[in-house]
Amino acid sequence: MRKFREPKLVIATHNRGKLEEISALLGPFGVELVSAGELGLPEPAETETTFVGNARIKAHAAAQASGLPALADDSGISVDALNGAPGVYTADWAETPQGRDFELAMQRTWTELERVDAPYPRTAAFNCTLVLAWPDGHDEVFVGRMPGQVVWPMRGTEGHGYDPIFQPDGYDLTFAEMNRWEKNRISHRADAFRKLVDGCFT
Ligand SMILES: O=c1nc[nH]c2c1ncn2[C@H]1C[C@H](O)[C@@H](COP(=O)(O)OP(=O)(O)OP(=O)(O)O)O1
Ligand SMILES: [Mg+2]
Repeated sequence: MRKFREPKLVIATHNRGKLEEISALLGPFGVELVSAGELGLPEPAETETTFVGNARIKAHAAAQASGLPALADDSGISVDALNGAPGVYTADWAETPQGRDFELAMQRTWTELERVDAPYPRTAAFNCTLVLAWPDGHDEVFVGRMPGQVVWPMRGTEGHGYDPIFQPDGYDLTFAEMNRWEKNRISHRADAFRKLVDGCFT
């Protein structure tokens, strides 16, 4: 596995919630982070049907455009009773002509669970796939996961995306009811970052 030795890393995301979590997770490693947004990089179309496929698109696009190593995160929630939906399409479920609306996306998730009369607990998992890509085309892939259940109504105001309806296994709180340190200790993203740090930063 290739080690990360460069002083600067592009975070290839346009999602502010993810960027805050990633900045905290990589804080201890003394690498200067710059986001795709700050560099004015375009948001590439996520045309693949897998998390790793879309993470590769985002990481390689940013590495090529910037000439710097780049880290992308493709993530989503997979609900068992919905055969893994929304999964890779988690962000798409929030799309409206006015921009992303995650209340609508969470409402849809619950409505579809009601429609199939899903048994309780309504199990699900958050997935996070990280791709670290270098400008020469090399990449490394790390996968993280947090199992839990979808709950209703929404609870909590922290975090981002679907956090108000996801209660991780072993907790009575949703991700949106946890403080950011607690979420960053146990989340799918934290799980993937532990593997990234073990593989490339130590
Ligand atoms: O910890 C999380 N807590 C709640 N929701 C989350 C989380 N992690 C991902 N999610 C949801 C929302 C996000 O919109 C979608 C991923 O879609 P995904 O394409 O990977 O990210 P994105 O389009 O928001 O930003 P970008 O592609 O620029 O990194 O899954
Ligand atoms: Mg995206």
